[in-house]
Amino acid sequence: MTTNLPTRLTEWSEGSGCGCKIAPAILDQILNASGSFSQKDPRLLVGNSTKDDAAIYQVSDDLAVINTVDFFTPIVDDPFDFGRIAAANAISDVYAMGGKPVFANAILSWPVEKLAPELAAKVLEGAKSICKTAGIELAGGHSIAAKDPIFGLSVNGIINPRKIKTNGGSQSGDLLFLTKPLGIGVLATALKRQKIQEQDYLNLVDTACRLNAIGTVLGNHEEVHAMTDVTGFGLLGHLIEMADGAGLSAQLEIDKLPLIEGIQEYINQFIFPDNTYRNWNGYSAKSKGVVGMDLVKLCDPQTSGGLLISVAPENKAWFAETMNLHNQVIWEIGRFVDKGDFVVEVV
Ligand SMILES: Nc1ncnc2c1ncn2[C@@H]1O[C@H](COP(=O)(O)OP(=O)(O)OP(=O)(O)O)[C@@H](O)[C@H]1O
Ligand SMILES: [Mg+2]
Repeated sequence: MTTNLPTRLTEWSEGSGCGCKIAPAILDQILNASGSFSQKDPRLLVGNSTKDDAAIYQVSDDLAVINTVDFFTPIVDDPFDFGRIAAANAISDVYAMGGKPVFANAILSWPVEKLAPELAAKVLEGAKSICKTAGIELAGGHSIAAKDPIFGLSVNGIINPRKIKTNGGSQSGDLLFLTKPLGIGVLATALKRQKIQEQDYLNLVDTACRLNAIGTVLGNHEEVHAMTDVTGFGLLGHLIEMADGAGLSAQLEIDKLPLIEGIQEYINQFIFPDNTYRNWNGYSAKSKGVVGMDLVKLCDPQTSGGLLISVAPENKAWFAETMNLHNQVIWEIGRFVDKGDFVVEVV
């Protein structure tokens, strides 16, 4: 290996994790210019017109298959952790639909002449360990030699078609819950800039590797009206997708937002991803009441972030009990209301 090559995985590309997703406005431009996705097959229950987490295809009255694909450049330097985070992130989109993941294929791009193949093997090992925890097989994959290291999974899941949780099913009055604290983008940037403290790195990996498996449980309950996972567009972006999808507005209680311990110190040093501003530029016109640096928390691109869950208010006690039963940490962060002048209001 020549000495002028990057030695840390996170040095290989500018973006990292879900922070390297193409900006929503540019993605729209690309998809619109490519011609319409006609999606006339009635068995395609969820396509890409509603910006949902995964596509769903009906096979029989009681069975539909879910498919999703997710891959990105390294978010951490440790290849095993990179594989784990990428796998947890990809599987999450099946959970977010209320489905049960069943098997996955790996997507691997590796600069084989410059980065040891043993490191790629570690990435796969990490992914396999998460697949094992999720109870699914890593069945195969596809690998290319290319300039950037990239890894992800295409995940297949199953669901009863009557139990699908789209991102747009919220009703006015629903309570809004989040399953993971925010700040993964801030910590990933601290790591990339070699400023992260050891304990904060452990918190980053622990948060990102936690599976959103509670989504499969919630698929069975009609008290839950909608779900999505918080990823590259930040809490604000994914909440706007939910509210827009339901024709509603949302109120977010800023003081109730859970944050990963220690992120404020990095924010104070202006350590956060460039894509935080990209997200803010895309969503500021639809939001009201965002003050000062709160935008950093609201727009922080999450990789393998938590589930946003919309629950009928009369079922609050049942929801708390169910979360308790499954040892799921949960934060109530706001509510959906009738459509107002802004899609999201911070209160
Ligand atoms: N290259 C593409 N071709 C067709 N549709 C696309 C393409 N890229 C994204 N989409 C669609 O755009 C929408 C938003 O995609 P996005 O990747 O943000 O969703 P996601 O998989 O939930 O993301 P995440 O994994 O970060 O949660 C989805 O409906 C997706 O199918
Ligand atoms: Mg998603």
